[in-house]
Amino acid sequence: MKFTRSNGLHGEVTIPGDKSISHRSVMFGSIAKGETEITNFLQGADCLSTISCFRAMGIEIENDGNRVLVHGKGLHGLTKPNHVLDCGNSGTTTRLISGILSAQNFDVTLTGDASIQKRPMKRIMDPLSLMGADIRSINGNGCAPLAISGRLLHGIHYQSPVASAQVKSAILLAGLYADGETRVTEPYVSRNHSELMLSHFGADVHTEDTTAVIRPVKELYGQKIEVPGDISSAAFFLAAGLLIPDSEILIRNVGINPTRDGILRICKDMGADITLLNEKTSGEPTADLLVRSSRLHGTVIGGSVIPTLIDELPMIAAMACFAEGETIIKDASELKVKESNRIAVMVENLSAMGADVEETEDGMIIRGGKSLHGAVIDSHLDHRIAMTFAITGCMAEGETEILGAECVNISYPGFYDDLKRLSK
Ligand SMILES: O=C(O)C1=C[C@@H](OP(=O)(O)O)[C@@H](O)[C@H](O)C1
Ligand SMILES: C=C(OP(=O)(O)O)C(=O)O
Repeated sequence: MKFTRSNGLHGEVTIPGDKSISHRSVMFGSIAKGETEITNFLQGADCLSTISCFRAMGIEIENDGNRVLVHGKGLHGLTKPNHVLDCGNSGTTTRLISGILSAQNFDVTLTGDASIQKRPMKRIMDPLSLMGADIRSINGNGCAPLAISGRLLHGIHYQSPVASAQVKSAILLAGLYADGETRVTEPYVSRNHSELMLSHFGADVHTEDTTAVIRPVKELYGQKIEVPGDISSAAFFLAAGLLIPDSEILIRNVGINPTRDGILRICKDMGADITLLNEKTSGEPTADLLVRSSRLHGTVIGGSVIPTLIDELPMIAAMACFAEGETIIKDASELKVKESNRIAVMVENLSAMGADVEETEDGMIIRGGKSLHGAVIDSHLDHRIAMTFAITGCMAEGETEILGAECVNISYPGFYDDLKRLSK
């Protein structure tokens, strides 16, 4: 797919449902008693992988393309699948489902695509094993495919070496089935959608600073879930609205949970003109974002803000190329173990467009203010990379071609249509 310089974005866009919240609504709905009705469910390939895994374990799930109805069978209602569970490209599916599967009364094998088979699973295998789980990497390399035999689990207090909501959530889900209290302490707080939604479903869960605590309950109960728009998807239009001259766009119904809103804080630091309208605070907080073209300046991004904008960092790095001065991204080694090595791939592709960017041990240094030119961009089949360079291509001189552009289906199937509509 090819992109050229845009003359400004105008109008409104409603961002599709949040990927993290969509996954969790199907997972928790499946192990709750009764119906869970989910509206604005993200119809991206990752969330469809989660639906197919739970269908394979005997859960009836209706999906009409927006609303999803899960006929949950309770904490002990899953049945042994008659094939290997396929988590596709989704780290969230693989890791969270492993926490649930560790406590079932059957054994199962799960795997995913070539990218999933390279992503680190030891980070969940270690704590789940400490809880008594029987979980192993079939190829002995710490990656999927994973073989899991359900066991009786016990509670632990786990000090996680990484701030990862997937690790935390896998442990909390196993903790739902354990014989006592389970605690997970993180170096910094990661997204808290599991804690919020589990509590809504009737779990005994709370947080103490950077520690999440769960105690077993007899059952969870089906709920109605309205999924907010995904701020990680909104990030691409946020950046486009700020950077493409003469733009003004309204991005509707964006989830602004404080464990996810780091990009808003960083954009403000960089001098962005963003106004929050129509803020709602019940359940997961949301707002409409009014974004106007702005002159940005460089900043330093590191420490506790990193988990709150981890998936937005590719777009932020590209944004920094158009800001005045230097931007330093640090403490972001987690970028290396996503769908691609997002530090190496960003540096490779931004350099191909003429940016002044340097790879560091745990991030990047970007010296902004140089104009970029079009290039052939290898997305490495990473959806965030493809969308980042579609937007960057709209700000560069000449033509940018994205290879593997269709991978945006993982998290934002209508992305190119929305971009085209706003560009008119
Ligand atoms: O819990 C989740 O839904 C997610 C957590 C993050 O991963 P980590 O937990 O590996 O940081 C994020 O990058 C991913 O897109 C979704
Ligand atoms: C890292 C991501 O997702 P996952 O870990 O679920 O594959 C992402 O969507 O950027």
